[in-house]
Amino acid sequence: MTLLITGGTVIGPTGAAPADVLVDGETIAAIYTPGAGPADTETMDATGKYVIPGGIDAHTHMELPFGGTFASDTFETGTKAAAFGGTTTIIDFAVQRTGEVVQDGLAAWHAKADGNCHVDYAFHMILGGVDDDSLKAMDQLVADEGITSFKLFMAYPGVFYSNDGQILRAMQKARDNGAVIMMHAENGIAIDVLVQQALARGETDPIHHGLTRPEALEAEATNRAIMLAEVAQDCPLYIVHLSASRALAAVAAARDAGRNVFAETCPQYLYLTLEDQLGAPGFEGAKWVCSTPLRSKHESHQKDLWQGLRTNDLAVVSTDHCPFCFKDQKELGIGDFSKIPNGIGGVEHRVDLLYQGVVDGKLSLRRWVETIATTPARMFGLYPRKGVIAPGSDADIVVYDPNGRTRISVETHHMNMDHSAYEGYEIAGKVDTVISRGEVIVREGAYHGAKGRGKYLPRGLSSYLV
Ligand SMILES: NC(=O)NCCC(=O)O
Ligand SMILES: [Zn+2]
Ligand SMILES: [Zn+2]
Repeated sequence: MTLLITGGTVIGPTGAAPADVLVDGETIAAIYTPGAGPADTETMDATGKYVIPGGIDAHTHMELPFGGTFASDTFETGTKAAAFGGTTTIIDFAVQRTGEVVQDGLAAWHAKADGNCHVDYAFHMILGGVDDDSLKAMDQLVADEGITSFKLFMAYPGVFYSNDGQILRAMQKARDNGAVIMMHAENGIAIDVLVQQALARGETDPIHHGLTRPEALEAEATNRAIMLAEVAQDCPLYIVHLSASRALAAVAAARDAGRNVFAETCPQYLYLTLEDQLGAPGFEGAKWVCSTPLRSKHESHQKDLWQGLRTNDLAVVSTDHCPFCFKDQKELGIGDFSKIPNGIGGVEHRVDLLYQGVVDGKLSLRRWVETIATTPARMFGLYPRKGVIAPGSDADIVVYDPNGRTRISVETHHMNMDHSAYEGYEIAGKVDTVISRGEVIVREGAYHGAKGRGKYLPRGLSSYLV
């Protein structure tokens, strides 16, 4: 079946231009100057709208076991919510728990996802224990499983934490097999000291989650990760959920030096703050407990992050979607902020929230599309199958209406959460139509897809390295 999307403005890495897009089956067949496409095919009128590649959220945690509970979105609910928000690919984190065989952790993740997803999906692998066996497993995952990126944690001692020696060994392995090391860069050992001291002083409210994770400890860990990657002969390093100015400065300096150092930020760090959300009265702030934490509005973090997105010191915007309901899940931390499960849900809102940056004059249309789709595809070995509107690419297409409006609310979202981190936010723009591998799955707010239609995507090596 063919479909000609007419009258829209197609946005890609080279900018925005009026064009008609021909979809044939699951892929994009051709791009035409307006009006030049075939006459004998079904059409979709995109006049006055943007035609962009389907979003790629490179950082999600469906059903993650964490903090004594599980992230509340399953692959089924989370990928459907993603579709509503214009995201047609997620890259989730399969988990090797400490002591577990890496391949067993991966098999468990396939068991959760396979047959349940509404959009296409791939996996990174979290290494919860770097040892001889897991280092060997890295080679096997890269060679046979299409998993070409591994997340390590400088935070969460006793859970996912790796020490510097383990990090260095994993980086050396990645340097040899071509994988990317993704780093949760916070000094978890120092944070744990601050947490114990705060609790001993009776400081138990959610805001102390943020106050015990100062940005200096994100900057320190980011610098350390960059230096360790240098010792590992410029192992490709990708800093996840970067939240703060000095961590960004470290990434920028490494990039200026020509290093393969990259970073993502997330919408929560661009819009939400320590004071206004994490510091909400009573236990309310628990909704916004995540790590790295929200930063102070009295410092320059948000301004610097937007600037980093403009200059490509921040290459990608992911959500770090890790939702927990307030009731019974976030409530596990009443009386002790350190027991609040860490995570914010947002997989449904990333495309809209970043488009607000275009409306506000902080991002160009081209950078909007690069940060939400094209660069994640290139960074994580999905390009050009995903992330671009070009002949031969998968027909993952979002028709975006700049004249529409989106109001974010728990009343209307599709994520399995009993609250919204962005309750009441108004976006001047709206996802109109979502096409995933040639199939219209969302049209004017109605869902037409199906559970199980999403395919696992084995990934190649990054095509983003310098
Ligand atoms: N970010 C967060 O708070 N939860 C998810 C786990 C992680 O990415 O560190
Ligand atoms: Zn993390
Ligand atoms: Zn995460």
